[in-house]
Amino acid sequence: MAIGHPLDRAAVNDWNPLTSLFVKVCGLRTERDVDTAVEAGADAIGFVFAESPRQVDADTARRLVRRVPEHVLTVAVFRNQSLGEVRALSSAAGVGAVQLHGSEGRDYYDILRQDDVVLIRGAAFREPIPQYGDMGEDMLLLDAPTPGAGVPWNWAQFGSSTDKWLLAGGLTPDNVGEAIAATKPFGVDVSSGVEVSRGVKDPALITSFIKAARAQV
Ligand SMILES: O=C(O)c1ccccc1N[C@@H]1O[C@H](COP(=O)(O)O)[C@@H](O)[C@H]1O
Repeated sequence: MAIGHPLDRAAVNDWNPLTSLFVKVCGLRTERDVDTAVEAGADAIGFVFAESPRQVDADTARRLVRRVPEHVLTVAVFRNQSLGEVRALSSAAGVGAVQLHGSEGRDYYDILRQDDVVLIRGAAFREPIPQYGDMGEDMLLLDAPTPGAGVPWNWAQFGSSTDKWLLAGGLTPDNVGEAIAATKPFGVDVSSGVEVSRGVKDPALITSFIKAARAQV
């Protein structure tokens, strides 16, 4: 994505993963970590509104979102919250994308689509294997059963797919290269693997993760 162009739904649809892997860093809570992720070349930055040690309130998210250039997608992450809460918080924060990580139904996606945000569906990898597009999402994120726990799943089981899917769950600067080589995802997402303790990011790990992921493409 050329600097200065907004990363909106059209840009996501036109994205060519063969030339650029989509890299998301999630659970950011401080200016330092947001600036580090942007400078290191993240394509998306996530703010967690779900119950989590990484949870932020709308004011904090809004302040952080304002620092992010428009070529980087800002993502609000929810899990089993009401549609009213999802819409109110994502609109107050001013994000460009919503990630639903629970058992939200198709009605959430249909209504949020009208808010003109990029829609990311977070789903655990299990049988039946979640299929890209089943909820009308723009990207499918395949994760471990407990999101944000830093526990890897058996990525190789998934094989690979040309769909717009993000690999997540227990990724680190040390294993992301191997995980990309095994699954050839559209993109990757990380939270715990760039932290020194739960909820506390390490700028050096953020930078190493993005560098290691980009080295594969
Ligand atoms: O990070 C959280 O606490 C969280 C809470 C609720 C829903 C999603 C959450 N995070 C997402 O979890 C994955 C993987 O995280 P990890 O790298 O294994 O720690 C990531 O996609 C986050 O978006």
